[in-house]
Amino acid sequence: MHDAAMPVLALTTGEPAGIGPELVVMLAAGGTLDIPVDASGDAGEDASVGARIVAVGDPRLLAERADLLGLSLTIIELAPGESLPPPRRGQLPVWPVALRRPSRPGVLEAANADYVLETLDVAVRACLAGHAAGMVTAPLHKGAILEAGHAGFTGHTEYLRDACGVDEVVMVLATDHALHGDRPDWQGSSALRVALATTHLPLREVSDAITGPRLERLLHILHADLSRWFGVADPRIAVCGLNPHAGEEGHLGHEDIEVISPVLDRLRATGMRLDGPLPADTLFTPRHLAGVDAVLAMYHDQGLPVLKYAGFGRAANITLGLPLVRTSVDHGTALDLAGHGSADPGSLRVAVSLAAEMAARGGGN
Ligand SMILES: NC(=O)c1ccc[n+]([C@@H]2O[C@H](COP(=O)([O-])OP(=O)(O)OC[C@H]3O[C@@H](n4cnc5c(N)ncnc54)[C@H](O)[C@@H]3O)[C@@H](O)[C@H]2O)c1
Ligand SMILES: N[C@H](C(=O)O)[C@H](O)COP(=O)(O)O
Repeated sequence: MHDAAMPVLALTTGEPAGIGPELVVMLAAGGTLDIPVDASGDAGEDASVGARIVAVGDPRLLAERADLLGLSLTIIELAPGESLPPPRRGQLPVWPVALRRPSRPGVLEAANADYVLETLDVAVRACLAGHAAGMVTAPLHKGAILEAGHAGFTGHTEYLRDACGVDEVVMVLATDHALHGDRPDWQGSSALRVALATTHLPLREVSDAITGPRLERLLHILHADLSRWFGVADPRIAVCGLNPHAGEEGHLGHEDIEVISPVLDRLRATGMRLDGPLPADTLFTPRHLAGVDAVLAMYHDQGLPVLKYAGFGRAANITLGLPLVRTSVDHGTALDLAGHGSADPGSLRVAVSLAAEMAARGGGN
């Protein structure tokens, strides 16, 4: 693809004390990524992730982390809207946001919560103004943002929902579609996609949060956006029950019969292809996943352990329902690894590639 035709992606660098900044500089420097480079050092078509990347963060922080890892990196500071140089290995365009306090790897600093949120605001504004075709987010630390006084903060997903002024979004994690190519029993060669009916909620609040109207809205978003961003025509979605064995005919909980089933019946009558509610323990087996384009799990740790077992480090997180493309990594800030250069950049690469594909499909700039 010609450079100018590649979508611009704003890459927020996440919690400064975590592994986000170093993964971004690794990606830019090509340090540990298995990407072929041509003799000139230019990122050729095969070598690139199919996008022009602009980091959003503190240029000095990124330079420091590159130095720490012994990576050679030239940082080019630009303002959103300014034209980008052609992508070149070892160069990183940056839309600058200033750290509030110096940051050390592995050490959280509450004052930098506002820095992290500002990087998201800059990326959202750039996407909505057409300066970027999408945003990719390195991990932030939810606890650090809450500790800093941003009560109610639960993650990028909900923050971006509010920043974009939409009522409902759907968190989906998807494995890289190349991952299962050698496992024909998985789902052909397609990705495993797991959407969540509830996200960052204490377990005791989950049942009350799963209401018929909400499930219906989530399924409409999932259905429409699988087609819009992933090119899946007439998607088939498998829906997990909430309770063990999908409630065992009401003996192990009533939500499956009283809340989930009626929604699925109603939507099936409109033509949607929906399986379930199915017992979640056996849904994630090859027979039930065959031909399924996405699974809707009822809560975070019903769906994500399966996804992360199948593809941790080779998967990405996507927010559906936004007026922009947003992907993220499948892992957190890994404070234990920060500054060591040993963190796996695989998921960031998948997140960037997926955002580029989505932007190309969804007609972003
Ligand atoms: N996209 C995001 O912003 C995102 C995603 C998940 C978690 N988080 C946040 O991150 C913080 C820490 O969460 P956690 O400890 O539950 O999960 P974590 O993913 O940070 O760490 C869990 C384990 O995985 C390892 N790990 C994580 N990323 C790795 C990588 N790239 N390469 C190698 N090993 C890796 C860590 O060393 C640790 O052992 C929390 O605040 C959480 O909310 C953010
Ligand atoms: N639930 C996600 C995961 O486990 O990977 C993660 O916490 C990220 O959430 P946000 O994208 O909403 O920050």
